[in-house]
Amino acid sequence: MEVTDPKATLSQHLPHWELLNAHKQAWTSSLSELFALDPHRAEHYSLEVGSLFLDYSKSHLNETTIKHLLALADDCQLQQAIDSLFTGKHVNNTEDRPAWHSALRQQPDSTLPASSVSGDIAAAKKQMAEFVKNLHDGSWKGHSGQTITDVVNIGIGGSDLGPRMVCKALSDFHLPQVNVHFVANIDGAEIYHTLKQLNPETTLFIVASKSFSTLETLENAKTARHWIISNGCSIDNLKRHFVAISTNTKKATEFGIDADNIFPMWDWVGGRYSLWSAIGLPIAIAVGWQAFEALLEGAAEMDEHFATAEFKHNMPVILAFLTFWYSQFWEAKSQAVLPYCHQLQRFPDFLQQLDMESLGKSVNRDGQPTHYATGIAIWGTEESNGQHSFHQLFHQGTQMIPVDFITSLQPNHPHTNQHQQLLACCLSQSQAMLEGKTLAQARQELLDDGQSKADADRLAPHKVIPGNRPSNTLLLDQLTPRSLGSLIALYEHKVYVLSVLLNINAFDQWGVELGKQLGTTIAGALKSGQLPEHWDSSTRALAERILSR
Ligand SMILES: O=P(O)(O)OC[C@H]1O[C@](O)(CO)[C@@H](O)[C@@H]1O
Repeated sequence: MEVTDPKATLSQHLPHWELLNAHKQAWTSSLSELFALDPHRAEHYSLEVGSLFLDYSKSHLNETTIKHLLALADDCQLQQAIDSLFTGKHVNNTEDRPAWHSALRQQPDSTLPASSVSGDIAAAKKQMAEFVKNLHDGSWKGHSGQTITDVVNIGIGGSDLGPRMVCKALSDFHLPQVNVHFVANIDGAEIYHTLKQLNPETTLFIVASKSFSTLETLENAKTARHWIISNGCSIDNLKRHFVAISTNTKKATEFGIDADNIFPMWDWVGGRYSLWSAIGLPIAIAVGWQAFEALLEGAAEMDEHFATAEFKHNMPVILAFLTFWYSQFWEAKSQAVLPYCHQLQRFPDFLQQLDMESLGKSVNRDGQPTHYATGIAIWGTEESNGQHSFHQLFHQGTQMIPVDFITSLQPNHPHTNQHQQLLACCLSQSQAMLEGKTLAQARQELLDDGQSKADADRLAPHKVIPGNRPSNTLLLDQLTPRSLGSLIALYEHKVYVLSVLLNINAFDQWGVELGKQLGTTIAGALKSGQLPEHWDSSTRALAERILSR
């Protein structure tokens, strides 16, 4: 009797998967061989969109690979899925709503269909722009009549990572009027050290929470409120120091935020896709309204490209193809994203939520357990720091870790010599990953260094670098609000394409709920001192130790 496997396989979803699988099984060429075969390989496998240039030639692919990947895109009706995203269809099927972050940045001259939410967006932007103006011209005063000098964004996850990353990335564009700070962690140390440097009479808090029910944000907001009140502000005047961004106006007003001080959010914007909405308020405060608009324009440029370019020349699609190819067929379990750009130091953190919260799923869109790998780990740090830390694993470790190198051609600082060195570092790493070093080369190097033959033979194997490790290089003309907008949208869309190929919902995150539920129970137990009998012995023993301190 035939037994039906209740688990979803990728070949059910993607009939051409078997062809790609066979292609991989037959694959023999190293990256160096691919370059030797085609002197124009770099030209053939690179793309340009606005101020972003992608070189993906240092990857194990040829025209057949692309052909099979394009067939998979047809198998899963990728173009229809992209159209659904841009037209506000309920692509978030488990929560039955659109994921319409693209509408937030749609430009008047857009060729994409106008969204039905454009009126709400325009009203919210007007409210934001006015608030930013009042802060910048000093007309928004604290309770003692002083102008606001510091704004603290209290939020976590999508209500923190995006704005925090962008504010850091655009620090060369900051306006002098108001300093922006971020507090996310439930650990009181973060708010303690932030408030220590601030004056309660000149500080304003943004409580950023789509749900207005996130533990960390509410606890930090309570601490902030206590700090303001205990420094002489009356309850009536709290409105001079608190605004909120939320879909949950009821909870925000119950917390004590003045109704006029609540900026809207909508359920059709996912937290990790929300920096384009009022969640981006700290960005607009830091860099000004014009620069915030430029960020949106850059993202809109990538939206247009993603929605209209044929897949073979579509940057988000190509990036997704490569991650799919390496994670499904080359057993890559993680991907490193390495900004050779100090200002982009928070980009990997931002990307972790964007990618891993979206793709960390084990059931397909229909709720069937997936029989295949879905999201992989995303990690990285600002470079060149990582070169003196974890790059050893890229070069001589046993795992294949595809890398995205990101850098900008023009620096935003005057130290051009150092910038040249930074670019050299970036190129040298991808070249080392590609070429490696053979045993014969290693041995010769040792002999040239004056080692004896015996020592050269003994040491050479330790110096061998296998090479043949893939990487992409993304060049920005310069890190500006506009190019940053394009870069972020590029990765947002890459994640979406991956979710379509993998047949999973990129826009829910039920997995984080369990920890939140258990956290509430454990907090209650620690408060009451009553530990439930049914707890596992580890959690119980740890809780007992906490209680006995
Ligand atoms: O904006 P909120 O509702 O406080 O949520 C913060 C974050 O919490 C999460 O739900 C997961 O912890 C994220 O998806 C979200 O960005």
